[in-house]
Amino acid sequence: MTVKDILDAIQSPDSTPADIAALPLPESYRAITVHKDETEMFAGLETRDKDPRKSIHLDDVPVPELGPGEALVAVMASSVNYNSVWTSIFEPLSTFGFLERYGRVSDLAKRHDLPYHVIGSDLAGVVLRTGPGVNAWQAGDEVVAHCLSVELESSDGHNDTMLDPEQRIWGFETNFGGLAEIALVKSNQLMPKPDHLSWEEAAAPGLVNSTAYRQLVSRNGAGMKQGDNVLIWGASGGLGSYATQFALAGGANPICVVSSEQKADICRAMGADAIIDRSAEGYRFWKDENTQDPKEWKRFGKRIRELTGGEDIDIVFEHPGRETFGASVFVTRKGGTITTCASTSGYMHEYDNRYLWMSLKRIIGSHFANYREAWEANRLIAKGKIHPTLSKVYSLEDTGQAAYDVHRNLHQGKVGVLCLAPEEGLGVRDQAKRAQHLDAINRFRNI
Ligand SMILES: C/C=C/C(=O)SCCNC(=O)CCNC(=O)[C@H](O)C(C)(C)COP(=O)(O)OP(=O)(O)OC[C@H]1O[C@@H](n2cnc3c(N)ncnc32)[C@H](O)[C@@H]1OP(=O)(O)O
Ligand SMILES: NC(=O)C1=CN([C@@H]2O[C@H](COP(=O)(O)OP(=O)(O)OC[C@H]3O[C@@H](n4cnc5c(N)ncnc54)[C@H](OP(=O)(O)O)[C@@H]3O)[C@@H](O)[C@H]2O)C=CC1
Repeated sequence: MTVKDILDAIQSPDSTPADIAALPLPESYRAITVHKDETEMFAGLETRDKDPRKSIHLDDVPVPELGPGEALVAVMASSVNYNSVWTSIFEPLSTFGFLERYGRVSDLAKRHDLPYHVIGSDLAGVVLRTGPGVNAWQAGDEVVAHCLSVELESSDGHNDTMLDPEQRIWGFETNFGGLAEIALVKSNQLMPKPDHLSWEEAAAPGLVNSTAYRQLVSRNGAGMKQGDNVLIWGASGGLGSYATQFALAGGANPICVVSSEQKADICRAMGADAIIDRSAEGYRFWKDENTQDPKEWKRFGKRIRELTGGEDIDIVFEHPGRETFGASVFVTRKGGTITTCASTSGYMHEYDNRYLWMSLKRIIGSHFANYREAWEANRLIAKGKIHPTLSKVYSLEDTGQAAYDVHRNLHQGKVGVLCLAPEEGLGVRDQAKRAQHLDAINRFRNI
């Protein structure tokens, strides 16, 4: 039995769930990996000079043993997230430390502690096998997987699964991720694949859509409401392209920050009209490496007021981090919220705390999404209320280049990867629903 036989069975219109369940598993599968013995390969280089094309490999790896509550999924398509860029440049830490720590949790978790790390935190595919105790899913189900892996043995996470002390991001802090022909997930990561989307479109939103949903919409995040002015950094990027859609769909007023006219056009096409081109307007929030320039914060705030008719920002959707955080805190209105999930440009932030406490602003840390939030975010995709922002699609062999593009900010929206799917456009089950949303689904394609 080879992976090719699995693909043939999935693609055959005559296959039944029983046929898929009866397929013997192959011994190995092709997977995107980084190697433990290469974690020092970029030592001494600047972050931007660390090249994912050098550290990302396509290897044949053994199929992992299937445990209770788990599922093996034949991955038709996946997508590149920035966490795979971090893994591939071994910043801020090598992810092998996460795998070692996970390996200490239990005998079963030891499977994850290997000298290679199969990465990737999104997938769309078909369930191949389920482990003991899995009843809600069966072989043959067409699924997407969110990337929250939890053990739930402690009460800390029982109200909000993101608060589990053993909370991990699948394919980043666990092994056997989605940039591969087969992936291992916990069955409660599985969700129905939106039936109007192709495999690669369905695999694109997962991680960033769920994250933006918690960070901006959920009461665990900013709890956005109608009419809010929402400042969205990187509004046409991975997270930002979903935050912009949530703001528009929720009756808020997105103020989109981008770095080119082309990206401004994408935001206009999504329906936004308040757009700031940070490159054209040349903001320099830092005079030098250690000194910020409050005059630039004020110039930025003045521009926001021009776009809003004099109003300030209710919610800042933050992720660039060090470079922008001082400005983000400054431009937020009295009582407003800065919600942050990342620090792409540096995690040691600096801001003037007087503007925070005197104006009663709050900073909220947000990370991925709990089970329910991920489910709700996927439901919005399935209902055609929020759309994938897939721009370019790569083959599994070219994942290194795809990650390089994301690292160098050369991409738009989300970048997809075909795993088992032999070509783009396959897997659509509801053509009528698709036709209703076709323009929105294709908005980011090939730009
Ligand atoms: C969904 C997609 C998401 C993304 O893309 S996010 C972007 C990518 N992700 C990242 O960049 C994050 C990568 N992760 C990290 O950088 C690290 O992962 C963290 C900094 C988040 C945490 O590092 P850690 O090694 O877990 O923590 P420590 O603080 O460096 O060390 C832990 C030790 O510190 C002790 N400790 C913790 N809290 C306290 C306390 N309050 N008082 C005293 N000690 C404390 C612990 O017990 C333990 O100790 P002991 O080393 O002996 O085991
Ligand atoms: N904690 C969590 O759960 C999650 C965290 N993340 C993290 O969020 C970050 C962004 O992820 P994602 O949106 O997918 O990445 P993308 O690269 O797709 O988008 C980020 C956008 O941010 C803008 N940007 C980048 N650097 C700067 C800067 N120095 N100043 C201002 N804007 C900047 C760029 O837009 P432009 O050039 O147009 O301004 C870019 O398109 C990453 O660090 C990632 O690891 C992502 C998902 C989940």
